[in-house]
Amino acid sequence: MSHLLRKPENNKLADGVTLVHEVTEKNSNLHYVGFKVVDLEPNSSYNEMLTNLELCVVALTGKITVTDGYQSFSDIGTRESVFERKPTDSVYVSHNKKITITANTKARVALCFAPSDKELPTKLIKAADNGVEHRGKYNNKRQVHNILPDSDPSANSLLVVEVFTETANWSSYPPHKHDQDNLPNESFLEESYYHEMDPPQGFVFQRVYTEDRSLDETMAVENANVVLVPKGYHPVGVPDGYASYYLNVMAGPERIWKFHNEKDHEWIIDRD
Ligand SMILES: O=C(O)C[C@@H](O)[C@H](O)C(=O)CO
Repeated sequence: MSHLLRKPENNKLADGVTLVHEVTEKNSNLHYVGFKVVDLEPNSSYNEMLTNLELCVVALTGKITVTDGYQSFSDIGTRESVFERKPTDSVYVSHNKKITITANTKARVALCFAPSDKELPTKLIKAADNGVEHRGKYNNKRQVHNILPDSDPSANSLLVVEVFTETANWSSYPPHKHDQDNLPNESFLEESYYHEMDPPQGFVFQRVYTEDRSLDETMAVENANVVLVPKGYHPVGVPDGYASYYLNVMAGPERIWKFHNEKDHEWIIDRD
């Protein structure tokens, strides 16, 4: 299996608390992006001490209450399945805080981390605050929910976005990359993909490859898998009959999403 593909670990931490994924600097080749997925049964809680990291808590499914010790956001989250295709609520928390997430219903929660050295206010990012975009045409159609885009100064380095790709369509396509710290032309951002499929027995294909092909991995990605993109192009292809959801976390030295399309495939965008 590719070193970029992570299957659910399903590590039971306590009664009602399961760590589905844990991507950290220690167990991956990522230095900016950290990512966890936690499943919570009703009334169970998960704690996290944020030392040098900022965090965006995304209520993927179910209802949760998030507190940073000072402020509390109760009963947030808007959906029972990500495939309801509506935005959800999230909470941004700066470093040096201890957060507690308590489930009001059965819930799946994503924790998106990035390095931080400037304290910023804790903030509820309401579903209604997500910028919703419809991108692409022909078989390149996807719906994007911008949770923490680079136009929103609420975070130090975190960028968070969720993407729905229709059946038999492609996204993160034409292939683009952001692996050069060379602004204003391109930014360096690592990225993680947390994938789900509808119906859940589906799979998608994701290729991660660099310009010189020294990295070139094509992965069959199943429900609840995570793909790590330390660098390179990272397109996703969705087979007929299945819809795709993914949550992206990006972070790097500068909080700007400036990508470079692979020249050979840029014509895809320019079709009438
Ligand atoms: O528009 C899309 O297809 C989504 C991608 O932009 C995705 O969020 C990504 O690859 C970000 O670099």
